[in-house]
Amino acid sequence: MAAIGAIDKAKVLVVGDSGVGKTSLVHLICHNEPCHNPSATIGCSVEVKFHEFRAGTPAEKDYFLELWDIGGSSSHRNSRSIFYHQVHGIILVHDLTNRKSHQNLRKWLAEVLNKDTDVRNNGKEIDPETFAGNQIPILVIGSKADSAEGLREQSTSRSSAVAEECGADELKLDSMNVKYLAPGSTNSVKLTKFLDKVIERRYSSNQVSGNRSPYDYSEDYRDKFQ
Ligand SMILES: Nc1nc2c(ncn2[C@@H]2O[C@H](COP(=O)(O)OP(=O)(O)OP(=O)(O)O)[C@@H](O)[C@H]2O)c(=O)[nH]1
Repeated sequence: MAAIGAIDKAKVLVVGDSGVGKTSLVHLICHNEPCHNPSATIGCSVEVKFHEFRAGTPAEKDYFLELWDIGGSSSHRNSRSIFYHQVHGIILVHDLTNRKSHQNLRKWLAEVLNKDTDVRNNGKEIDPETFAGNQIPILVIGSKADSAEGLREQSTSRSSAVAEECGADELKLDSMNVKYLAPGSTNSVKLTKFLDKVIERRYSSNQVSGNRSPYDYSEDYRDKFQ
């Protein structure tokens, strides 16, 4: 593993309606354990995941992924745009037992993309289908698969409409159960692929010259990873 001072980072937003399970999901991804009794997120909470980009290939390199868990309460809609700058990937979270939370993902996407000029589609109106190409990486996650097991087959098997429109992969999981992100599982492979795309988006852009970020991030993470 590289020294902490040499590790670059990228930013991923995690958005979706209040209560769909964003905090629980971020905890599972970053700590590989369930989060018991999460409290409602006010504003934003940031967790960091260590990621091996293109693991097992000659291009392998270590990165930190910041997962920005945005509180879903509608009462904070006007103030949360401050979190939407310099975004390199988006995780859209819906609750598989709550169809409305899936429909609302389009609103979340529009809210995020309209606020971030870096990821905006040249000022045009947001259409998820325009993100199927070489745009900001998106991953759709359906939570509470455990509670959704008895529901319509479509909610637990097929990809959701928003995932298809964005050309995004979709995971379905129970954030209370580590087996849903077990190494080598389909979910884990999809997540790894998404995180690799986020790194590519961040470091293949013209924001950076050469292989290094212009910033030194060592101070950010020294306490957390010592
Ligand atoms: N059974 C089950 N419960 C879950 C799952 N994910 C989250 N929960 C529960 O759903 C509730 C809300 O979860 P949170 O992670 O706080 O949801 P959130 O999206 O971060 O909510 P806000 O902070 O209000 O935006 C909690 O009681 C969690 O324990 C899941 O996959 N399965």
